[in-house]
Amino acid sequence: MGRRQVGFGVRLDRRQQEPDSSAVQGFRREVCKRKRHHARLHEVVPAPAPKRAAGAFYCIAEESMGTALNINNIEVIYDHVILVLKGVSLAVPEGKIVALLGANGAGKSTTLKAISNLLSAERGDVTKGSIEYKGERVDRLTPNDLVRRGVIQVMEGRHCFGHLTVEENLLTGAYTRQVSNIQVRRDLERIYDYFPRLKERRKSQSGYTSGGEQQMTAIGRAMMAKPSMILLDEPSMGLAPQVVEEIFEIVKDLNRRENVSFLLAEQNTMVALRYADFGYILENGRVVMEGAASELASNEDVKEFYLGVSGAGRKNFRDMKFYRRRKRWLA
Ligand SMILES: Nc1ncnc2c1ncn2[C@@H]1O[C@H](COP(=O)(O)OP(=O)(O)OP(=O)(O)O)[C@@H](O)[C@H]1O
Repeated sequence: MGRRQVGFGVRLDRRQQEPDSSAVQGFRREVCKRKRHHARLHEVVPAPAPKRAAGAFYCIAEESMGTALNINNIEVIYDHVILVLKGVSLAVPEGKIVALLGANGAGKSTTLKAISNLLSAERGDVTKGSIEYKGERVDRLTPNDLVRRGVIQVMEGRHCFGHLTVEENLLTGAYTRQVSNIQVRRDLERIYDYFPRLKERRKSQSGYTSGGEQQMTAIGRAMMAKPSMILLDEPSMGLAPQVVEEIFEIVKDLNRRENVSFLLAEQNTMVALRYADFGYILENGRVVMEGAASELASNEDVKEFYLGVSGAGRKNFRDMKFYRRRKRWLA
């Protein structure tokens, strides 16, 4: 509770200093509303706010933007004993890009797999909480059903079919759709408009294409299923910075022109925040920070904890003691 109240103060101050978009103004209004609501809660009922209201952004996403995906206080356990997610709540507004950030092992991939119901293959289980897509519970659906509803995951490591050509990989994405071949060809050409590089390599065996081309193939294949939401896991993994930029540009373009919402798990905090609308930071299976992407990108704590840079410059080894103490305080 202490962290939340401090967090509100910090976010509100920063926001008051900066010019911004309507989304951020909406965010600001909601933070004020929520702050007043908190104050009232504490006057009348000293009990903590219900866990469902995980923070200010959760409220805006839910109340003012039209939420596509709503994850509500989920807990995930692997092998019946390994508790990995400890009450994660987040929301993806329709038509937005939301970044899910955090270091190795924070629980980003687990969150995405919990949404797309892929955990059972790894002896994982959602033991608490709920997941809603467009207002309906989806936590008990099969992965296939979820794909039919328009939610597709692009797994970490791309997972292209190495022995198939780029074009054959793309065509597998349309497998779940009941449409004519003519329509499929039309969609394929549309994908090639976004990914001209894939058109050039369409006859090449995927296993022999570059990491960036495989990532493009994986995203293009997901697009062939005509999704309304893509869960994109670590698109930057193992790619050169220039290729990462190229891929994020295409993601932004798909988001704008095709109105596909993205939940993007990334370790590359700064690139992700540059392209996302909102962000959540996960640590040890908990959301420790959330907010508009521009706010997070300029947040001193984010710079310090995830880039090793603070107002006083890059941190050295001796600063680590202070760093750990601050981190514990924030958590
Ligand atoms: N199948 C599994 N069985 C047991 N533990 C697992 C399993 N998969 C993941 N974990 C554990 O869950 C924690 C979160 O892993 P997860 O892959 O979700 O993190 P992440 O944030 O995506 O990290 P990375 O960026 O390295 O993929 C880690 O401690 C990991 O060891």
